[in-house]
Amino acid sequence: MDNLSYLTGFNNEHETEALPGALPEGQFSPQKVNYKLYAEQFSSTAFTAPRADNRRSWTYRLRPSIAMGDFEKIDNGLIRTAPESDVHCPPNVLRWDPVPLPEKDVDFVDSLVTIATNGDAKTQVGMGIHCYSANANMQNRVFYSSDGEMLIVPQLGDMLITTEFGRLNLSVGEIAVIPRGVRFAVNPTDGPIRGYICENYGHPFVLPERGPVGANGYANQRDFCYPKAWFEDNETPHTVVNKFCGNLFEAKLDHSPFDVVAWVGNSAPYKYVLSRFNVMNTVSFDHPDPSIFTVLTSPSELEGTANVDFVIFPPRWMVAEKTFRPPYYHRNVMSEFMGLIEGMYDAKEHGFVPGGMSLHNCMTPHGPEAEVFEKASNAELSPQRYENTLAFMFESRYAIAPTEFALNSDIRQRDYLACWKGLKKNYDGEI
Ligand SMILES: O=C(O)Cc1cc(O)ccc1O
Ligand SMILES: [Fe+2]
Repeated sequence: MDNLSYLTGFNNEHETEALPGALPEGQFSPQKVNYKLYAEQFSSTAFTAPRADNRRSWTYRLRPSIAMGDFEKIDNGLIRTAPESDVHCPPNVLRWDPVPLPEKDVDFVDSLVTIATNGDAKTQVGMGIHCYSANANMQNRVFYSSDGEMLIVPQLGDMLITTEFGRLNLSVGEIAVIPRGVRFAVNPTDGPIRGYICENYGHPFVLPERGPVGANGYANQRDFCYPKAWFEDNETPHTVVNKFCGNLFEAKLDHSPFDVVAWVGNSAPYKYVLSRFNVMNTVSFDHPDPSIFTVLTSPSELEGTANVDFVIFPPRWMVAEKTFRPPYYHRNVMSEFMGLIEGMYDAKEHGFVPGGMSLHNCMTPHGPEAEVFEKASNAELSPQRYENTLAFMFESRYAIAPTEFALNSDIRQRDYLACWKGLKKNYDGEI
């Protein structure tokens, strides 16, 4: 149960103050701010971005963010950023076991390992796909990415995400999005944590259009939760770790950066409970494309062709008549990276396990494993509820390159292709 309360509404102009009267009335930047706070604007889109796209917030804080030391380069660990020139991008189907849980104390930042990247962070195109697997607090360390917005998809454990804008609890079955540049700390609250991150270098995530579906359905705006302002007046030394143009840098602060007493605006971290997704599907026949399960999309400049779509495969009724119900065999111009949050995925009954991952790149053939084909081709087609299942996909218009770690690590399943080996020719010349 989440013991924090939130502001609700995707992309609303939210306002929140931790002290009464901290938020200026009727203007953003008064000569003097109440409580002797500093006003600082935080812009996630260009000042001149069209009004409907524009994202910015005003923060009122104990000190401006520049009250800090210089950045110094630190080791990147296993974090990688596109474009990666040292590995080739193979068209093979690829699959991985979960990243193991740490044996000694490891915090969220130190645990980050990049599995794949695409596009180019410097031109704000594409994404990085990372896993985290941590068991320790970040202590007085905070992190931010200048390279992208961080979509966090937990697969194991509960965590508290403390951000400049306030705090979010996050559990399995929920997601959080931290805008590019927002400083945050992730601390496990009940045992180890593991999950996936899409570091979206491109346009911030938005809700997909609903088209003829109408004014309701899919992810509804009201279910997106933003933090209430929360601050600490803490003068112990802190370290800020910044991922910038693919490298990690750290800077010292002599205070906590979580010193925002009030904020107003539409750019802030948010969370969403995936079970709130109002699932649409066929009530007649055939298997619709998985775009019907899009929770969030980062558009590219080519209409309908995403920089990255975040798609889920949630529990749902399956009622299609005279239909091969699992995902169809296909080749897709878009590249598909999948993860499994819990349970089993209907195209793969073996080998794709919670915490695991698969990659089916641009035009790489894929579809149900041989056993699933046999079963589904002969199944009785009564209404069936898919329970205990929650897979997701990061789908992108740009080919997704696995990192050297992902290609050479022991967690790679080198025999993935074998799950299709049993697909035999059934054709016998008869109808
Ligand atoms: O490949 C996959 O498993 C993802 C997927 C699911 C689906 O229902 C239809 C197409 C598709 O790419
Ligand atoms: Fe697919």
